[in-house]
Amino acid sequence: MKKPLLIGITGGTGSGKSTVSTEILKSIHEKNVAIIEQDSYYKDQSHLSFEERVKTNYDHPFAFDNDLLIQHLKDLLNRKPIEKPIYDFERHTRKKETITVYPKEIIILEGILILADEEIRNLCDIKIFVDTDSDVRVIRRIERDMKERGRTLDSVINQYMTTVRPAHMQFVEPSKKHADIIIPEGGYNKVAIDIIVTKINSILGK
Ligand SMILES: Nc1ncnc2c1ncn2[C@@H]1O[C@H](COP(=O)(O)OP(=O)(O)O)[C@@H](O)[C@H]1O
Ligand SMILES: Nc1ccn([C@@H]2O[C@H](COP(=O)(O)O)[C@@H](O)[C@H]2O)c(=O)n1
Repeated sequence: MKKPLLIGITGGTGSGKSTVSTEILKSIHEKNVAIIEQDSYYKDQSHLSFEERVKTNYDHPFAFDNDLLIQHLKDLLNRKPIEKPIYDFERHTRKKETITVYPKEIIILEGILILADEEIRNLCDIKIFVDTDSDVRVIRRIERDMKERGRTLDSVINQYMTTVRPAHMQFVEPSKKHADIIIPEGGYNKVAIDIIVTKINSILGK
């Protein structure tokens, strides 16, 4: 039996990674695709106080439980279901519940540090970098974090300047060199999405 195809989608915060994943999903039958967000694999911090959790650098590779992520990717590639963690961005820790993800022909993995990690990127069959200017990304981030992640403007700006931006320059931007495809402006780049969907369909034999 053929191994499932793993597509890694990376790029800075707010670049449009989730949007690209969702656009791909819209064009391919849902029964063939599983989406795994690297964000779901932020380390559990339930043993820390809220004040301590806030101090974590969430843009450094140490913030992620990549061992669990890699184990889950290998399980899905071996056609075994996984229990994907659920992350709570307001409490900065994992929820108790998990989501069962069943193996599919296509697995999309999206997150800021997918191509920065050698073991993860070596598992990926197609490596995509969503490339969006930092001014656009930061505006999107402010809107999203205030609306959806319970943050204040001050906290978003402070986090961006102290950890998000330096880690982006140290880890995310250099990982672009590992990409097979670079998508400018991300989510609504219809031509790029069509090319990826055509490739996936050819692999699915359609
Ligand atoms: N090309 C685009 N044009 C306008 N808005 C976009 C575009 N791509 C994404 N967005 C919006 O920007 C925000 C961040 O996009 P998202 O895909 O969640 O980024 P990421 O997953 O990289 O953090 C979302 O509100 C999304 O709707
Ligand atoms: N408790 C947390 C965990 C992560 N973040 C930020 O999320 C960003 C990655 O998610 P994207 O959807 O934006 O790619 C990352 O830049 C972390 O700073 C957070 O703020 N709080």
